[in-house]
Amino acid sequence: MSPALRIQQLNKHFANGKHALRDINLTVQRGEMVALIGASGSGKSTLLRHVAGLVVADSASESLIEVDGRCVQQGGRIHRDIRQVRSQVGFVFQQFNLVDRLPVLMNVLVGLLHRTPRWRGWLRLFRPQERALALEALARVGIADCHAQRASTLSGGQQQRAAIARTLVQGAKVVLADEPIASLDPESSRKVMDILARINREDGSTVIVSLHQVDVAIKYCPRVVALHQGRVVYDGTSAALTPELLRELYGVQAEEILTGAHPLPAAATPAAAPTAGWMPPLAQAT
Ligand SMILES: Nc1ncnc2c1ncn2[C@@H]1O[C@H](COP(=O)(O)OP(=O)(O)OP(=O)(O)O)[C@@H](O)[C@H]1O
Repeated sequence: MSPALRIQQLNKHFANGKHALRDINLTVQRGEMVALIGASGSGKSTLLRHVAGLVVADSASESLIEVDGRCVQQGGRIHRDIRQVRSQVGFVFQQFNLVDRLPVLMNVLVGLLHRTPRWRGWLRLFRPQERALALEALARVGIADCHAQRASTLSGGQQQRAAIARTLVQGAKVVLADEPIASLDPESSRKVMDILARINREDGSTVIVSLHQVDVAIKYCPRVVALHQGRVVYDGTSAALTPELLRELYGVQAEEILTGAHPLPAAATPAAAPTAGWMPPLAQAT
């Protein structure tokens, strides 16, 4: 069976000459929950955006990105069937990417557009069973009560949960979450991470989540991939990722990664069972 994600020889130079990704080789098996960590500017978002086919790799490169065995891009060219591949990939953004003026339910139904005739999508003519599916997804993320509200009236945490409900409705087999908790308070962060862990555990979805907070990464993800200046400097179990190792890998930048921008409080415990690689937050372990 093909892996959920295969990345080979990925390099990215932006137009300004910035070499943002360097020789990335990465394989993620189906059903894994993987954290992508690294200091600001290390390339986490750029990597996830390449996987979603939103950014194209260097054209001179031998790069290959496949999701579930299907080509996203190769040698700096987006594959012609990208729409089909994208329908399998859910993307959760830091800033939620909801349409503010639309009701929450309609925002979630957007996840169905890839398999809805265009005219129905334009007219927002969704079937009762499709609405029921969206409501069920909202119930799973705990905000069914808010379905009729405009998205703009939800709190940040609720908006992020609506964005995750959209990927549920989409039926995404691979969920890419790009710093989904970066702008949330600790309690909302915990809820969002719990939901991602539940999707991974209950639906078998592959979840790849970029995080600023290494303690959160360790708490929820058995595997961690650490980036530094566009390179993978660590790919292994979260259990083996000690503060000493991080200091070795990152030098002065280690403190940014160890403390995180919004660390969860020590008392926060996930509803999900701790993963095999769980250990106390590093900030406390030192
Ligand atoms: N469109 C762009 N044009 C030029 N440089 C870019 C572009 N997008 C990203 N970069 C640069 O590429 C590098 C990696 O950026 P990226 O946003 O992927 O990092 P990150 O690890 O996600 O950072 P953060 O944690 O702050 O979101 C940075 O130096 C950034 O300035």
